[in-house]
Amino acid sequence: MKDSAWQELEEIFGHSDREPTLHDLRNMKYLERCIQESLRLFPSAPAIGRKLQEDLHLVHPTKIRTLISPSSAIELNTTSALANYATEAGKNIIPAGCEVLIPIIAVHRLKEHYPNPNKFNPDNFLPDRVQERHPYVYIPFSAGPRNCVAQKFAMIESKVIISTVLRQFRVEPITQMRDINLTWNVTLRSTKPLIIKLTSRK
Ligand code: HEM
Repeated sequence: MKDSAWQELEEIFGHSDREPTLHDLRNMKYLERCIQESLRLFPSAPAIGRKLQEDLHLVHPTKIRTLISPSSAIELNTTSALANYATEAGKNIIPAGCEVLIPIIAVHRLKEHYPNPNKFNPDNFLPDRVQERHPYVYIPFSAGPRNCVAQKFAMIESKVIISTVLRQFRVEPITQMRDINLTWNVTLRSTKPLIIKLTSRK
């Protein structure tokens, strides 16, 4: 089992500086887990919205209630009724017409699904771990009929770019994860520049 993306790339490419083939990209399994884990902790779209076409019956109302923060409910003014609906005993239905915010970033950090949820751990995406989780507990590309049309392309693109950089440079963080302040509008970003140090491998 690889525990470093560099080690994996060395095995795939040796000393060659050829361009990656599709076969190489498929073999970048550890790098893929790192990208998946990065998108778990820092999903590019940290929340998405939907307008309900029909009543939504909450299967696990208690859990869902904790995810719908009061501030999110107030921001979407049509949903001021939503928190009441979810909290009132016996009413586990969000009515058709409500706009609902799906807080992807909060779902990705639920401790019942990800032990030590704020820690970067690519092993969260080992095949066995993925198998035992509900598929909707990891939704960086959303899910269902309006999910991201380019999720496979995005993964390939990320692997090509990151592997190209890693093969030429050793990358070290200067900004530490604990010092990152997040903000979001549509997409997630850091309030300050994220500094890394690149050292040529040649
Ligand atoms: C890591 C990279 C990416 C992430 C995390 C991502 C994430 C998402 C998410 C969460 C949605 C659903 C938005 C919603 O439901 O409101 C979405 C939709 C979409 N994405 Fe991506 N995306 C990525 C890269 C890309 C790229 C590279 C393209 C195009 C080349 C793309 C094209 C689209 C399109 C066209 C939709 C709308 C699909 C629809 O509404 O039917 N995405 N993406």
